[in-house]
Amino acid sequence: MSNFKIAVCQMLITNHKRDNLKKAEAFIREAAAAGSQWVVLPEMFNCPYDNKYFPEFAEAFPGATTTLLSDLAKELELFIIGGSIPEHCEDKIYNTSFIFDSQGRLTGKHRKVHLFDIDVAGGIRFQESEILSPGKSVTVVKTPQCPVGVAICYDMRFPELMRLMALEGAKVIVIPAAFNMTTGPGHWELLARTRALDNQVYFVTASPARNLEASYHAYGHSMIVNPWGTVVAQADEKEGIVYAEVDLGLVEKVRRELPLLMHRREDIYEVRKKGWEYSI
Ligand SMILES: NC(=O)CC(=O)C(=O)O
Repeated sequence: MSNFKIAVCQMLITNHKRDNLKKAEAFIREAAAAGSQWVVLPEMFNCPYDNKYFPEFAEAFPGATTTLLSDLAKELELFIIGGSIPEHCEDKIYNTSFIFDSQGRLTGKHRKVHLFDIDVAGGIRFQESEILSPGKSVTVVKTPQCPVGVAICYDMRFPELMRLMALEGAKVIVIPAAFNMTTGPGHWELLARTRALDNQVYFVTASPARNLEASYHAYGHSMIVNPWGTVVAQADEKEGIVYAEVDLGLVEKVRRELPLLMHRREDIYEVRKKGWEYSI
């Protein structure tokens, strides 16, 4: 099959986990009813994006959030890229995306590799590493449609990681993310379109909706960019679902007509992973 429908749920996230889970469930059901085969949720969809909430909202796997996603994936026969949640494992907390196939099985997991530690004068300071630990996998998951690369937010700024996913076979790269009002306006669309072009993939970003009552104001603008770099669907800052048809034939066509991946000069330079941790 070369075409399938993807839904990106731009949810408004509150301080109440139960409400966030109810909202995620409602959006997933709506996306399924609209005929989507893949559904994507935003970064930290069960928890406000703020270091002070991560320990309280964190869950070990399996927990309430991942069980809900697994049950919905099975019931609705969907592939769910479960945004991310604070994951508690041993004595650490990770920013983790859990991925479920249409039988509700955990088929992949990505822990944010690059932690968001920035300090922009007059803008935003955020230090994820004060609370979170980094992951160490390049995550590419098999699906009935095509391999999909999954990484989280700040990870998308690192072209080497994105390229490795394309080299591992990803035709679609999905990024649950939460850019903000300092970096979002200048960088979000530029990065998404650039990564789509670099790697000749569909590039899908899933943000929370902007909640002005929260300490962190997400940029929103979840989007789906095709391998030619064209934005095929985009939200504004408000809550809602954006849909697009993914045409894998277009990935093949762009790669055939403009063979960037084949024209790489590995005799001069190389991008390679050091070690490998399987993603689940
Ligand atoms: N929140 C992030 O991880 C990244 C981000 O907002 C940015 O890179 O800008």
